[in-house]
Amino acid sequence: MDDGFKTETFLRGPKLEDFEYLGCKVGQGTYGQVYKARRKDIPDDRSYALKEIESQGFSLSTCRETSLLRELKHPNVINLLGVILCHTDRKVLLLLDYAEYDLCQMIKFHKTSKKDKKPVKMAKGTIKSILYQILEGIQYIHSSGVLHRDLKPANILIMGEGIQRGRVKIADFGFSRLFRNPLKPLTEVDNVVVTLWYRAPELLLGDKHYTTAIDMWSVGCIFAELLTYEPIFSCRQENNRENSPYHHDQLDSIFRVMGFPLETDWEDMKEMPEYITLQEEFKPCNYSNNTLVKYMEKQNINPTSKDVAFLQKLLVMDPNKRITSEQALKDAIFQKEPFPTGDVFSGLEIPYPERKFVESDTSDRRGKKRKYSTTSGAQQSDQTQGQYGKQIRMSNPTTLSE
Ligand SMILES: CNc1nccc(N2CC[C@H](NC(=O)Nc3ccc(CN4CCOCC4)c(C(F)(F)F)c3)C2)n1
Repeated sequence: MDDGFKTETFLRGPKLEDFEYLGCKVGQGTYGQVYKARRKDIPDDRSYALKEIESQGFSLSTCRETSLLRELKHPNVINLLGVILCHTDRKVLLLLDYAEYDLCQMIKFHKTSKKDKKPVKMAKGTIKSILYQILEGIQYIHSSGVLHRDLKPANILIMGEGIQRGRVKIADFGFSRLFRNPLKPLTEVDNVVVTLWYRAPELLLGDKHYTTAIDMWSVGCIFAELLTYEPIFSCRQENNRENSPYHHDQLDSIFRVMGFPLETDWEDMKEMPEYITLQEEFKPCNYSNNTLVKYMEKQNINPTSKDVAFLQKLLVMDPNKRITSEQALKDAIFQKEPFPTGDVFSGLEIPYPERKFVESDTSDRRGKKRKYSTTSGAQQSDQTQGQYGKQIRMSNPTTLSE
């Protein structure tokens, strides 16, 4: 860690006692708690996220996340403002701009309103602006030589009221799992089920030479879900061979929508490591009448719409034929009204409830029970197996320098 960063962050940066917790813990508690906080040392009405890293001091995971976030600076990527160490706990906290909403809870809000017979639709301009800003953020991440690998609604955050109102921020709640149990399959780590619903077919067939196209498949899955409020390739969690990238049920879920890829659709499919297993376990004729357009029509989306035409460029089985983020940003869909806006809620009230927090493990670090005030929490989305948090006060926090 270069001296400049150390000085900027630990000597002159904010200290934990400069913050008061608003008591919101969100995200997968397993990978470190995230709290909502405000500055109390200076007049500042912004909210901040403090991500507590689940490790003693600077582990590989902390360093990797910190260095990645220091390098990745873009309006549509989560912004690291600083790193704080709490001496008493030997905990490291990342200080970030707080994002009030995520696509998971937003989609759930619209889906529930539909069920409650008082449908509240997501505005077309909001959908297009969210898609455009995700593409801008992922284009930047890809141009930095990095793949995200876990794009899904739970990792797409949106800023609430304030100077960044309605701005998309790409995040990665499960980031630490990559370093906590690197040997464990990424389908289950620390008893947290990692969803496969957004995983590209080449990854499910064991491709080791995957490219940025894997993230574009996930963007397609997210776009389809913004249009229908349903995950396009959902499937139940399955037990599969340890450490195997092959997931029968997830592939079946894809083929049920897309149809089984013909040789001409995806020439290199037969080169995939799991192609033999695929041939043994699947009969192409079982999927012969399935197409993406038919699926969207069944979901009451106009099959001849520009949205479906664009979705067909993202959800392409052959990664070499899938649209890139650069090509996607230039697509005609963004040259037509409603044009994408910087505030995805532009001109609209924000209808979503703010994040709440619930009772959770109130034993403190010394195992003593503490009284924490809590309020009932919003439902956890399917993709985050996390928990909502509690009011918390850090005792005797300092930064590295003290
Ligand atoms: C609830 N509100 C809220 N507001 C703001 C932030 C925030 N959190 C919670 C934890 C999350 N942490 C991250 O998002 N970490 C993260 C770590 C690394 C990277 C870089 N990627 C590089 C490619 O591989 C995947 C990780 C990212 C990034 F860039 F994807 F956003 C985020 C950020 N929560």
